[in-house]
Amino acid sequence: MTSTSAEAVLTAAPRLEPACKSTRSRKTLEPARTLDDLINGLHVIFADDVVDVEEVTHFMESYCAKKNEWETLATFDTHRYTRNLIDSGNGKFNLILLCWGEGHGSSIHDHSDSHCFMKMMDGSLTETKYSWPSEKKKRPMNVTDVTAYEKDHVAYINDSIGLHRVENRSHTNKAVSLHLYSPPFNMCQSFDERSGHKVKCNVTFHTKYGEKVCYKNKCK
Ligand SMILES: N[C@@H](CS(=O)O)C(=O)O
Ligand SMILES: [Fe+2]
Repeated sequence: MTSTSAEAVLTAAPRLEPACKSTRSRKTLEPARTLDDLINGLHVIFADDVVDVEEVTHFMESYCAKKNEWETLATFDTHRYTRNLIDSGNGKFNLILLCWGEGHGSSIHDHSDSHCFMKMMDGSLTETKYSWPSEKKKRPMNVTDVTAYEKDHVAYINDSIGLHRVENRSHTNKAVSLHLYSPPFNMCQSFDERSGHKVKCNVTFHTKYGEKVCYKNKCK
């Protein structure tokens, strides 16, 4: 590889430094020092109907996650990642703490035309992005990007960027991420990597505000 192309690769590499340092968002919000600050500030930001992706990302990055602030809301399952609703954002967004055991991952999915912000709270997660598959031909799905995120990074995706799957590739460490969806959604589509075939899925919660959720009398 020539030095020019190496430089080009370096320039294109994802930003990997966490940004939870002194910073101001456009609404002159102070950096979020606590999880409560983060939630309250998000209510202020989302009072507007227009979502400014950079502003939300920047504000979520301003928070350095502290385990003692989220651990009472975290629940883990042996088989799959859990989804724990922590705030309903006045109906404009929701905030969900996702708890990933070792080796857990999501299927390839879309986000129902919503914005999806993912802030790393603990551990590391790998995101694989895919382009939308052809509606007509069965063929393996196309990977467009693979990025590993460490604590305090904020990633963003929406359906126009593409689809993704998220995995905790560690065999020894759990991972926790905080997801903001705007608007909130309760259905999405899941895709088969080999054929691009899609199915509709209900999106469920393991807990809401720290309480276990039961569906049809079955508790998660
Ligand atoms: N969007 C997924 C998590 S992730 O894999 O981005 C969910 O809300 O369950
Ligand atoms: Fe997702």
